[in-house]
Amino acid sequence: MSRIAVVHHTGYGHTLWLTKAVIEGVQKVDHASVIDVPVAEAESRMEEIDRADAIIMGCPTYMGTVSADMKKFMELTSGKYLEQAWSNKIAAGYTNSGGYAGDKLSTLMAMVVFAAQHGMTWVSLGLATGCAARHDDIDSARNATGAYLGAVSRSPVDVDADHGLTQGDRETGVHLGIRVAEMAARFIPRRTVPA
Ligand SMILES: Cc1cc2nc3c(=O)[nH]c(=O)nc-3n(C[C@H](O)[C@H](O)[C@H](O)COP(=O)(O)O)c2cc1C
Repeated sequence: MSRIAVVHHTGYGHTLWLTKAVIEGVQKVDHASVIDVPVAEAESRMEEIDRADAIIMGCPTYMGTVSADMKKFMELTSGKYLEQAWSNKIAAGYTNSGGYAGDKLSTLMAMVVFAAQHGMTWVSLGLATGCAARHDDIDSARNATGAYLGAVSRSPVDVDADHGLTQGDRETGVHLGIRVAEMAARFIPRRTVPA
């Protein structure tokens, strides 16, 4: 059984849709269990995160990077960084923003650097864009805007959070959840040389 922690934040509810899609993906994989951690609970549930084989981070893009709540979670883990306690865990990430690009790459980059500081192994999206080579509809295409470090979605800022995601963005989130759970099953760390 592999344990996949999904540590996530939403300020206004939009990113929660992508979180639900990622969790749905993890749940599709045999022998994978989800540890669902809203970032506000991360400090009190850190032992559960410690036991995870993979950590998927998800948050909105605010001012071109991770939201402050996600950054707070990252900084909470600095003691674990010193011990490299999360070394060899798998990491992955996703983000939602108002703009099609929205500087979401910068958010994913912040997550990648965080994962690397911990010695974690980053899992990319592993999905070609549905829109570059074909005339797919942007709402139905997976990876519609062509992001490769993680799953990204867009929600116009003037729609309610219950508007939900496009079909393509939702399927992209599900894809990431499946991919991380499958990678974790292959990658349960077996250290052969002492650190
Ligand atoms: C403080 C703040 C900063 C934002 N910065 C960006 C940004 O840099 N790029 C962008 O495309 N959208 C930006 N937005 C829009 C949000 O990314 C968008 O509304 C998103 O759906 C919010 O997710 P949430 O409902 O999960 O909080 C920002 C919104 C807020 C409140």
